[in-house]
Amino acid sequence: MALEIRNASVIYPAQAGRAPVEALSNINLDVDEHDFVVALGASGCGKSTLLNLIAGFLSPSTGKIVLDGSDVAGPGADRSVVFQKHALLPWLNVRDNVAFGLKLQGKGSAADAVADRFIALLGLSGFEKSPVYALSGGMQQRVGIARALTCDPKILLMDEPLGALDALTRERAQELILKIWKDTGKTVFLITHSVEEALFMGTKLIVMSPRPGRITYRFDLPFSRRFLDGVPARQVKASREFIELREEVLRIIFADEEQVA
Ligand SMILES: Nc1ncnc2c1ncn2[C@@H]1O[C@H](COP(=O)(O)OP(=O)(O)OP(=O)(O)O)[C@@H](O)[C@H]1O
Repeated sequence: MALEIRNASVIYPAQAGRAPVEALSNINLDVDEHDFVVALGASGCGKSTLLNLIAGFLSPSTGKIVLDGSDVAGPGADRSVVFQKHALLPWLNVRDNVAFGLKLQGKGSAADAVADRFIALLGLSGFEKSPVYALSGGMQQRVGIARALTCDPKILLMDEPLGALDALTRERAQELILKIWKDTGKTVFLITHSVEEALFMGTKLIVMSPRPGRITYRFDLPFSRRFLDGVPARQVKASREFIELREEVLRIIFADEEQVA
């Protein structure tokens, strides 16, 4: 799997007497198989617009998005999206929610078995028949991730998936997502507002700036691999290297926030 974004820009047309918005300007990004790319940046810098381009929900005004040699021309089963609001179907139980995408693709006979495998991977065994409204927020978000994984996407796109969780649940979910990333070998593109989450989870970090939205900094990150090699998460996050980079990235983002304010 290789994703290439070449000179992509997005201009939202003028609305209600306002000027057009250059949400993304000249974005270039290479994502290799099994990369875990994290996008971070001040509000309005175009993170969701970039995710929507990769998902195919939006077409670039200029430039192109290429996935495995083919231009992205719309949404497809090779890309799954997990949103902050998980968009589960409240009248269905956990298994039926997780199997939903496969059944839509006409793979009904195998769907339940595949769903149960991902339900187990996300630590939800025993809840297959529970209605989703009866689950905690953290469990519902895990159902959403299981559902996205059942379709076996080439790339998993996540827009602030853990933003609504309390601090402890969020840390546990970060660790779980990293273990699943390792086990499944998926390629991940994740948006977050948390600098600590970005540094801990990503293998590649892009920092974006607004007006127009563009990539201003890129970092290769070693921290998730250290955690997966057995170093406890808190120890990784408390290391001097992690804290120094966290402060550097925070300075970049605060400078952008002040310019916008
Ligand atoms: N449909 C739209 N029409 C017009 N402008 C839009 C539209 N969607 C987003 N924008 C504008 O484009 C810019 C980028 O928005 P986007 O939501 O991609 O940023 P973001 O970095 O994801 O923001 P946040 O962190 O607040 O979610 C912002 O100025 C936003 O107001």
